[in-house]
Amino acid sequence: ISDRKATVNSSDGAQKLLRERLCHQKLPDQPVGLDSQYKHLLELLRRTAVHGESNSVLIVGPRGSGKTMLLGCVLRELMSLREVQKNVLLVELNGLLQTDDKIALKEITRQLHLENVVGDKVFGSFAENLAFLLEALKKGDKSSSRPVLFVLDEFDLFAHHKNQTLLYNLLDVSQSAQTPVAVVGLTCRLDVLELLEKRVKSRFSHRQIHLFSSLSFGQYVDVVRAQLSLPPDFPDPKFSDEWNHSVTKLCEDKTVEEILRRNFNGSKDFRSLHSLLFLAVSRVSVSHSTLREADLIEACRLISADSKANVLHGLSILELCLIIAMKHLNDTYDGEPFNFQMVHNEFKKFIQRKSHSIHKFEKPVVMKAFEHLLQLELVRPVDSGVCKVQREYQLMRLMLEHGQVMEALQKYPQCPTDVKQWALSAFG
Ligand SMILES: Nc1ncnc2c1ncn2[C@@H]1O[C@H](COP(=O)(O)OP(=O)(O)OP(=O)(O)O)[C@@H](O)[C@H]1O
Repeated sequence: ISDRKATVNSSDGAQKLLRERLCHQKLPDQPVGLDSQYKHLLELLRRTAVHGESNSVLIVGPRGSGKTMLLGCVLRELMSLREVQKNVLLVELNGLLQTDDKIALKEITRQLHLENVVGDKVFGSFAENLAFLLEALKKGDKSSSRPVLFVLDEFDLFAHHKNQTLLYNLLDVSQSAQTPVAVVGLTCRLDVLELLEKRVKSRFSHRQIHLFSSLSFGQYVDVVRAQLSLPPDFPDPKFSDEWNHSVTKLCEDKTVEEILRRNFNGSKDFRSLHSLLFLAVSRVSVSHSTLREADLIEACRLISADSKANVLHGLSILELCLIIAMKHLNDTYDGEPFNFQMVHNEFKKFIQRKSHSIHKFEKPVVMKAFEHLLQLELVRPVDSGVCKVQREYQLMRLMLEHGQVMEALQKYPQCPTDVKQWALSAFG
């Protein structure tokens, strides 16, 4: 019994550890495949932090490509230097949070702990205010001012602020030799420079670090293995050995390879890989304490589930019939838009000619069902109600593919046979 208890504890521990790892709570020991970018960024920021040189740089890459992670790893190494730790100040802003420059300035003041120094002072301009803040940092030892690293996440959103005042002023400071500052922008927009006003653009250093994954499939599988393996300091070495052995075997499995390859071909980014592995790890339980092929298959199924098809499973039979009627209209009129009246006619034809299981519904009831489909956005008006046409005659489109409807029908619980046959018949 005590053996079993130990296994349960270890299995719980392993699951907790891996789930935390996959939930982005920890920086990786080393970014994978980003060595040159890492060195480049570290060198740039080191020059600001240690030698007091100002600079600006943009980190550009798609969502989940590791921009935040790269900066985090670089800052971790930088801050481990003692002279930097005591000296450098970090200000982190995010375009989603600081939606205008006034809010951003308040946040800068807060992060620099200068609220008391600013007090009730009124400033003539943004530049004056920022200059005051940077000047305040010099107090004490005027000869050397403390370097400030400004991190602007979602950098492109700051370009929408009025007159781009914040960007202008930060980049202006980063160009002049007053205070050592580094401005680091993170963005997923490749065309971000096009968004900058001329006077702002000219103050930017034009240094860009691009993160495009050059990972091969072999490296991708290595990452999976590393992500799923337990560390050497795991409290139960016997369990950890077994687990790691099973992970290695799992990665060699043909079906698993196929799933990983599909994921890899879809997107190489780590975030989607992490969600896949997270779902798989969550399925480990007392009854099977190692990761199995079936867990990954199920995780893959969950991740690639078609949300619209899932909505279809929850429809009433009347609503489903309307969807089939629309599918027939689409087939007959080659995808041209239709209106409610046409759908209703198609449905009536079915009831009169072929149906034994569906009884007649009053028109307002059918209309109600149709409106529900509209609410679910399975049907959308062609023009979003600009001209005032009666709802019955408004042109609509079905937002589902032929295949999605047919697949949903197969899985619909207790779907009457005549409805299925109607869906399968070629001409309604
Ligand atoms: N090269 C890599 N090596 C190790 N882990 C990585 C790598 N790339 C991405 N990751 C991991 O993928 C996850 C997503 O990365 P991150 O949050 O840094 O992306 P991002 O580019 O900042 O995304 P967003 O544009 O949404 O802010 C993180 O958990 C990160 O640790």
